[in-house]
Amino acid sequence: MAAAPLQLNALQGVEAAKRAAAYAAVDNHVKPEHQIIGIGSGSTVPYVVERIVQQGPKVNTNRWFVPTGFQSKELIVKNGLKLGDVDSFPEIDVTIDGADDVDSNLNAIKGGGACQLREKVLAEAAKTFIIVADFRKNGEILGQGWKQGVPIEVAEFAWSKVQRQLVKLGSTNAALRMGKAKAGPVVTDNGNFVIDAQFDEKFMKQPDELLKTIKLLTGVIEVGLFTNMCQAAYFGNEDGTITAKEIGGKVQKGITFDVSRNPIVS
Ligand SMILES: O=C[C@H](O)[C@H](O)[C@H](O)COP(=O)(O)O
Repeated sequence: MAAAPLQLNALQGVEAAKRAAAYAAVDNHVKPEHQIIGIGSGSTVPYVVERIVQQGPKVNTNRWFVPTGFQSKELIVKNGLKLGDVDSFPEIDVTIDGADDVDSNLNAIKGGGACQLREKVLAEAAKTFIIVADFRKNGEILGQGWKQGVPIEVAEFAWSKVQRQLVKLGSTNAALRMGKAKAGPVVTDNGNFVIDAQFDEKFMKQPDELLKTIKLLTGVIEVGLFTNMCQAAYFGNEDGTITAKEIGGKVQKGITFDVSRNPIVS
């Protein structure tokens, strides 16, 4: 007997497209044989978890889900999925995560929510790393769409020294990220500070070089530049369609996806 069509909340515009992008990413990359799944951060990721839950208890009972931070941990727990960690699962089958900006080679800026350290650990631990986001993140060169700079997690006592070094390296505006509704700086899930450092296009065209240079500054814990890690990215567009980009340059635009369709899990 065919399963009843899914009953979903009505969503409009880009939010509907983000859900479609997340569902397509899960259908294409989270297969029944995948047992260890990394769950990333950001506004598209709840739809990833929603689709995984729709795959049903039969596949999900044997799976472990590893979070990139507080948000994804809550998503895993609230959806009744099994919570794991990288200690127990240093190799992950697939990690799906959001992004702040993605270039034509699928390099990404991440860390707008200060999660970049754990996110990169889970991306690196994964056999397959997939990005889901909305069309505003779909660019050619990093920094063209995302103007807040590269998020850099730093040891709390070293931030001032690192900030000066970033300016010397060529950052146009390296600043300590301050909390909102909190006096003082943002403190990450790991107890560190974040510096947001803008660099001009000359640097952003070679994100791998910039990453290596920043990473060598003592006091830097992780840089929100994710280079040569992502295999595919799914973007929800304003018109409700999806754009899918794969490593190697294949781009598919105008993909339509019926979110009321049940996932095929066999
Ligand atoms: O630290 C946060 C992460 O890198 C997020 O994946 C990123 O900021 C995207 O978040 P959003 O989808 O909410 O724009």
